[in-house]
Amino acid sequence: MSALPRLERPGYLRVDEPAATGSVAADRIRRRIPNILSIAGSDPSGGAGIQADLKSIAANGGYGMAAITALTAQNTRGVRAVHVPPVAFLTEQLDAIADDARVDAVKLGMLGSAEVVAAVGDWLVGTRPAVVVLDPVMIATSGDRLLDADAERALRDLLPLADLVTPNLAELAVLVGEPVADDWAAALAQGRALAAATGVRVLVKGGHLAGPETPDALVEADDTTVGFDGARIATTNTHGTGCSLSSAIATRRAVTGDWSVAVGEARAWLRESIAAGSELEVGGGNGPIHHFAGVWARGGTTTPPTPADLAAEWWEETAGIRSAIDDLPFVRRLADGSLPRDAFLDYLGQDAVYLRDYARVLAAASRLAPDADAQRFWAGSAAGALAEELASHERLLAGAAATAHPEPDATTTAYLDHLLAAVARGEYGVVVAALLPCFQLYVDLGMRLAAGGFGAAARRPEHPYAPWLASYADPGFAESTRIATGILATTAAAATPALRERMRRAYRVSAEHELAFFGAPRGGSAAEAAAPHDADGARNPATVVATATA
Ligand SMILES: Nc1ncnc2c1ncn2[C@@H]1O[C@H](COP(=O)(O)OP(=O)(O)OP(=O)(O)O)[C@@H](O)[C@H]1O
Ligand SMILES: Cc1ncc(CO)c(N)n1
Repeated sequence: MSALPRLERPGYLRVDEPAATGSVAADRIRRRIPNILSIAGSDPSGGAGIQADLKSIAANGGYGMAAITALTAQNTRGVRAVHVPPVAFLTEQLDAIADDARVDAVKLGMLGSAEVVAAVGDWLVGTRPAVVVLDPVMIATSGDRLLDADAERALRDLLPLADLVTPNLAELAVLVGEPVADDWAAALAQGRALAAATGVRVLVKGGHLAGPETPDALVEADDTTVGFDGARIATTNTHGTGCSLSSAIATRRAVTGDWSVAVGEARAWLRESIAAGSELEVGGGNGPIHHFAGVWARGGTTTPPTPADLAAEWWEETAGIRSAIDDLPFVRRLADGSLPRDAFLDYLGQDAVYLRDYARVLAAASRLAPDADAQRFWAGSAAGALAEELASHERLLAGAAATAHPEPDATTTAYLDHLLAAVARGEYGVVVAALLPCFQLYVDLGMRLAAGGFGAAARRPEHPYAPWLASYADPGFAESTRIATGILATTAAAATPALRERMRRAYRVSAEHELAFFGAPRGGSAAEAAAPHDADGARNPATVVATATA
């Protein structure tokens, strides 16, 4: 049932075909995440065949699909048995894919029998994929045959349907009908002969050369040759290098639209993966390469929390601090209006001192911000803290004939030292994290006071501290807090785990300083407001931590 004589030159597949996007030829289209189909055999040990192809495609930025031509029973030591399922079912697999998904490139690996070769040839003629890379698999790394003699002839006829063929030295020899090349010059000559005879570009691979070098060369049908040099990596982990390389080239070709760029990128990745193969512990023969060594090293294997999860988690961690703030005599008396005026003015004076440096820290966040939106936001917040909050404090204090610029007390100093130290260390994420509790805890408290969460008195216009209460329940302040929280959360989610941990700590410590600030001795109420106590009378640990840093 050989359909191969019907197959024609690659030009047949693409002659004057209107390209999918106007002037760009279909095979020149670059895909951000290309769909790559491997049509190949299965290697249950995972190092070669479709298993290697899927790993290689994924590691190189593609979406991998696989139609299985044959099942092998093999491991790193050798191939024990081969089973080729009914060819009609391979066609079913291929049609199922083509009827649904765009195929940006095809990689052909072990085809097993002449019948399979014919079915794949028919399918290629019918679907005309933009990029076809043919790895003419005949013999495994272990030396076992993976293709019968009929199929070898059929495979030669399949060549014109490929854009690139990637034989190893033995396969190249079979394709040109000569003895295996015993040096690189002879291999190159065979590659040139094959390219000239078939019109298909050939990647001549030097992996099986004796000696310290493993050169490869991309030979075009017009004899243009691009060479790729590389010293042999001392390793026995070479099982599936050919499968992995051809899949990587198909993927990078679909991404970059350029053959020699694709080969260069695929080789760089392959060499990194061969070198890391010894990290794996798979089998006692020629082990697999480590397809994801570079990807894991550069990106890690843990999934970072989402910004929303992080914001919620960190806020949740301050629950104890928030309920301790709620229980402070200062807050209770502020809410019901019984807070003595000198205590309130003392608090306000310290808050005014705090705001001046807090504005400096906001300005530092603006200076460190990685994008213009965040830069604008923090600069605006710094201006707001001075022009609105501090100015309103100064008005209240001036009305009471009290100074808006007292000396900072120990609690204020400790809090400011924490913020300014974050600025000194210069990590944007840590500065933002340290800034946030001031936003969040005030909005939270302001909103709950305004909603009557601390009794009806806080909602009355005649409340003695009504202007102060109103300013923290302001919707504009809530909106700024929402934006600031968003910046904190996205910055934390994108941070390295170590930086995220420093951010979390800075955030937590600022929240503790907020508690200490509300709980600090103030004016005449010093004795009552000094130290917050738990229900069982223990001094609140958060306050101990915060004041201990003073
Ligand atoms: N020890 C090595 N060090 C560096 N590169 C290597 C080494 N072995 C193979 N390669 C590279 O791996 C790629 C595959 O080459 P090779 O000639 O071994 O293919 P293959 O025989 O088809 O592979 P397979 O083992 O999958 O059958 C080539 O780019 C080759 O240069
Ligand atoms: C299934 C399969 N395909 C290709 C090779 C060549 O390495 C192999 N060993 N096994």
